[in-house]
Amino acid sequence: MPSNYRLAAMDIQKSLSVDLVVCLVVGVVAVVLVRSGWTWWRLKHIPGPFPACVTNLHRIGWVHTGRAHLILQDAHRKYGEVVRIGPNMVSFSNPDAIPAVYPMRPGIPKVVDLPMGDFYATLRPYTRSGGALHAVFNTTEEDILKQIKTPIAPLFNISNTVTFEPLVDEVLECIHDRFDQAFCATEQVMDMGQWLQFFAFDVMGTMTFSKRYGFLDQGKDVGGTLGTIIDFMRTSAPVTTNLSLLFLCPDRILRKNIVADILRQAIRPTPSLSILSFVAQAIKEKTQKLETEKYSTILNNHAHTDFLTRFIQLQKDNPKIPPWAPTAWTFSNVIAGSDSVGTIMRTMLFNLLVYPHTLAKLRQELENANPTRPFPRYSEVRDLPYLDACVLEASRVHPPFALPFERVVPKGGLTVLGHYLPEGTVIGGSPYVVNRDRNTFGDDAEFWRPERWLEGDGAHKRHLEASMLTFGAGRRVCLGRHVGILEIKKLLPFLVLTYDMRVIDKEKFQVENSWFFVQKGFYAQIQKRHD
Ligand code: HEM
Repeated sequence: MPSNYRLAAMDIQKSLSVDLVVCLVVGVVAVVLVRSGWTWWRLKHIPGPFPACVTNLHRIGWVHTGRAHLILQDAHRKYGEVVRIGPNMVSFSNPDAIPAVYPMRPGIPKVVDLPMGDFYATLRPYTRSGGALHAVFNTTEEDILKQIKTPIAPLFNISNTVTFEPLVDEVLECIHDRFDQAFCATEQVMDMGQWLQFFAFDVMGTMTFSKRYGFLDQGKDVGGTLGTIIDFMRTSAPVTTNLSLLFLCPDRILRKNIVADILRQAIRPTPSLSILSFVAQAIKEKTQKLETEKYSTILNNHAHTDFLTRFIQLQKDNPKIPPWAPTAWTFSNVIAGSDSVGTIMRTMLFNLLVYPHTLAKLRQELENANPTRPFPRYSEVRDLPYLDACVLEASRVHPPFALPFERVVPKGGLTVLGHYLPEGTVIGGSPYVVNRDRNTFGDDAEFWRPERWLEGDGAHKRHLEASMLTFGAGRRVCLGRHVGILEIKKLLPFLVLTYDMRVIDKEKFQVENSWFFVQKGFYAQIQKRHD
């Protein structure tokens, strides 16, 4: 039997532990309330839906629906051009804000490691040995950006871009053969959207490693790579929104630590890891090849020098460049440069087929230019005005990335469209919403009308281009946009001049926004055109 003294001691201990738990709970609730009150107060002058004052949970819900772009557009219709969409997050819809939020100078950075995680960190692939990989696209750190962006920037300028044209031609030959053999002869219904995706990936593979992934050759998603990239984006998109009430970083807890990684790999391999493995293998093979051949011989054969050869050479020439840089550069090409281009190709072809008068105009313009057949040279089509207008309109109506591009307001605050935002506020514009601003693009901004780019003078066109967010803007504007446009202006003229194409059941065409703005259901029949 315990003595009275011991019983009393146990009672005291029990009540102390209860008190401790109560104190802890009260403490946490108090901190949450004070913090929520403070965040609400900081941005109370910015209109927005009520839940946005206290939590980001509703935004995760938006992303889950795959319709975040439409919900955000509605929020702007209801609350105006500057809307609070999270406790610390503000969205704008008027393109006039672009120069303030995305200036050319440094100082308004991509979100920097917030306590609850940040948008761009979510998009870094994770490996157990190397942690999260910074690439040009997803790094939020100025030092790393400078280290890995400066050396490769010249490779992506307009004049260098055209040196990749012969590599694009190789893949055009492949799609030409496949279309002629598999579809023209049989008039079989084809998943045109999927084939354009295959093309975009195989072109990027060829430009990057001189190697097609084999999607076009085999007519399928070899190894499930395309599916896994979409999966990666689908699972990343909801965790890009930081959960301010829970004091947790879902990305770090669920995806970026050893335990989570082991568990996930056991169930299903991480898509980004399989891409990284592919990249690692390609780098190994290329390095071996370069060791046996002379660099100078390869580099002198400029017409067929792929990105990876140039990346390895850059790193070899400059020991200050970190050894992991070629991996980061190559990964950027694959992730940032394939799906995006495929999306614009699909948007352009789908709309041309659904609005045949625009297809007829484009075909007429191309025929009048009398370019090389079957693959027009870039120099022959690059400056054709209607082709250019169609590419711009496709980029406008369906931007491949469609959540706001987040930036952090620096010390001293920032005034956006007349609204003062204090230091630390996250601000961003969604290209889907900004590209549809009626004051800028007209009352028919929702619709496909390439002519809007040809009305008015050169200054008007430049103004419209600067009002579009498809390629981002300012200091972190897309590095590879000229490469992407080269690919689009090579493929589309070839298709339009070579084939008669017909959409099968346009209602089947569907879109889903999970940061990557994906499309499916673009079926078509094609026949060879006879001059
Ligand atoms: C043509 C379709 C493309 C579209 C619509 C597109 C869109 C974008 C956007 C919106 C950004 C900036 C996002 C932000 O501010 O967070 C970006 C950045 C970037 N893109 Fe693209 N992209 C395309 C093609 C490409 C290609 C083909 C490549 C590579 C070959 C590429 C490489 C990059 C890189 C490296 C960055 C990061 C630049 C930096 O942060 O300084 N992109 N892209």
